[in-house]
Amino acid sequence: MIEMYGVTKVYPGGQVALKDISFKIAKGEFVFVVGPSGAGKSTLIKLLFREELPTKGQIFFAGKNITRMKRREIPYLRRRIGIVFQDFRLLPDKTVYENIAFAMQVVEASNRDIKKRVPYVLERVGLSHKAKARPSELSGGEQQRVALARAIVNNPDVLVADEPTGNLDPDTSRDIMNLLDDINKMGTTLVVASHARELVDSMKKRVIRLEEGSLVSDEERGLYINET
Ligand SMILES: Nc1ncnc2c1ncn2[C@@H]1O[C@H](COP(=O)(O)OP(=O)(O)OP(=O)(O)O)[C@@H](O)[C@H]1O
Repeated sequence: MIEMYGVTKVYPGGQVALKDISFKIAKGEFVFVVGPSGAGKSTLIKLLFREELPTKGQIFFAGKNITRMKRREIPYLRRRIGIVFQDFRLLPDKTVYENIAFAMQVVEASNRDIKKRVPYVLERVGLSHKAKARPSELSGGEQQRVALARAIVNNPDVLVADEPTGNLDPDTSRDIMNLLDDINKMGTTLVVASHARELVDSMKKRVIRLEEGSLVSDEERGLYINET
């Protein structure tokens, strides 16, 4: 589903964020990306949905080289990738329902499909009863559920999340992780950058660890800190 070959990212100021990173993620996998602050996790996530381009190396998404993708092809990639951030990024003046529907309107879904699909994803994240609320009326955990519903509403192949539990308390974080696990079990490939050590350890998923821009370990059923 995702392949990186020799990916290096140097930002315009000369900051080296990633050094010669290579890995493959198969369809249906759940992968954590961990590492200390500044290790390059967010940069790696941004490269996946072409928010940033690598300085060197190649990135493939479903067999297509996205580093060579033309600007007009980017919407096609973004349709196949759902994205979730630490700070939710909901539209404050829209209701929960409208926030999710908007993501479908952007890809020109029919009104009929929107009316069917939005209630379905709201139900999946357990927020049917909050459809008419505005983001400011929701808890952090609820806002992140809305963000998750929005990210999966167009049925993406891959969901990428950058510190999705960064602003949440431990119990709420666990709920969100469990929801990510459910989404993965329905067939979506998950790539999650996380600082939440205990959660990462308890999930027993593949863990890719970055340190100072280098990939230092990649283990199935890995731990946040690799002891070996
Ligand atoms: N737009 C940018 N311009 C210049 N340097 C950047 C930019 N974005 C990130 N960096 C630098 O690249 C390195 C990696 O940053 P990145 O945000 O990917 O790390 P991170 O592992 O996600 O960190 P954190 O856990 O603190 O969010 C850091 O040294 C950072 O200062």
